[in-house]
Amino acid sequence: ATPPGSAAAAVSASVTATASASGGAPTRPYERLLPVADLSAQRLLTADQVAASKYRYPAPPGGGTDSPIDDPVRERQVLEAVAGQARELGADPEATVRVFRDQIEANKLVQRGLFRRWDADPAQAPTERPDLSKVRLEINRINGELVRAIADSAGARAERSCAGRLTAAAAHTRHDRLLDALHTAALERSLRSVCAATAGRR
Ligand SMILES: O=C(O)C(=O)C[C@]1(C(=O)O)C=C[C@@H](O)C=C1
Repeated sequence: ATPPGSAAAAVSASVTATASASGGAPTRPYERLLPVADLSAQRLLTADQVAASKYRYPAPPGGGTDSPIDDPVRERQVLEAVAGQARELGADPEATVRVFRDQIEANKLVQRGLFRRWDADPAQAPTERPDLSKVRLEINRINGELVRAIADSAGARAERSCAGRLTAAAAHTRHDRLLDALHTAALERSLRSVCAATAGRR
């Protein structure tokens, strides 16, 4: 019995639109940030496979050499792909790329940490070499989901309380994913720019 075109009808239409955009529930910022933290952890867990694919293996004669951890060509491909995906979603490609630069740095932190661990204790070193191209397919899949989580969390990332909520989301993720100290430090590194939507503003 609300006359169409009345102020009440306009309010009720906008409430309906908001509710359906967020799956029927009001938008809860923590629930928007949690997938960003969880997907970042999933991405970091792939670093173990990447490192294993690059670590030297004893090869006759005299043993093998490591492949470089840094692959600037692949990094550019990742950043271009995620910028394109963000644009397709109508999201901010620059903010997305900022977050992914940190994701890549964090991935390298894990790889370097594992190389050190395996050098110090060869008994922990991997015995099988994963196929890097297969691991990258998994990374691509996570990248796509993470681009969407970054897009879906635009509001939450712009709020003043983002940093506190993100810290809570990272702590939850750390326990949920059973992260060790190396992966926990890398998770923190990977999330550095997530709340930076408000960086430089007060
Ligand atoms: O794909 C690789 O070779 C990785 O090491 C992963 C990754 C990434 O995080 O996407 C990290 C470092 C490389 O420079 C390129 C890409």
